[in-house]
Amino acid sequence: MPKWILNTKFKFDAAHLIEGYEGKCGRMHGHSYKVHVEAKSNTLHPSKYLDTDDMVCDFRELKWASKGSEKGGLDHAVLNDELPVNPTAERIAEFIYKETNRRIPDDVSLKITVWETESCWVEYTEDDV
Ligand SMILES: Nc1nc2c(c(=O)[nH]1)N=C([C@H](O)[C@H](O)COP(=O)(O)OP(=O)(O)OP(=O)(O)O)CN2
Ligand SMILES: [Zn+2]
Repeated sequence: MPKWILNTKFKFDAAHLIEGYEGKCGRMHGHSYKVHVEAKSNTLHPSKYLDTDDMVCDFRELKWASKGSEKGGLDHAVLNDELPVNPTAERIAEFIYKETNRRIPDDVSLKITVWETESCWVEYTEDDV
C-alpha cells in the first residue's frame, strides 16, 4: 500500500500560566513554542485551493497555528484565553491536533510534537501506539 508522510514545522510565541501550579509556571510568562506536524495517508485528496486528488492535505492547513491570534492562530496569543483547558504543553499539543484534524481529510492521521523549551517536548497522536 502506498503511503505519503507529510512533515512541516513552525514556531509561535505565546504567553501562558498553568492554573494551580505551585511555582514559577503558575505566573504569566512566555515561550517560543516549536511545532512539528506529521500527516500520513494512503490516499491523496483535493484541497481548498486544488481540485485534483494530488495532496495528502494542503501544507497551509497544517500551519494555521503559526498565524497571529487575530487570524485564528496562536502567535502572540495568551494561551489561557485560546484553549478551553489548562495550557500545559500536553494540552497545547492536543489542541493543535484537534484543530488541525478538523481542517484535513478524515483518513489523514496526525502526530503533533510541541517543544516548550529546547529540552522539553511532547508528542500527541490518536493513532494506536
Ligand atoms: N509535563 C509538563 N511539565 C511542565 C510544563 C508542561 O507544560 N508540561 N510546563 C512547565 C512551565 O510552563 C515552565 O515554564 C516550563 O519551563 P521550565 O522547564 O521551567 O524551563 P526552564 O528553562 O525555565 O527550566 P529551569 O530548569 O527552571 O531552568 C513546567 N513543567
Ligand atoms: Zn511555561
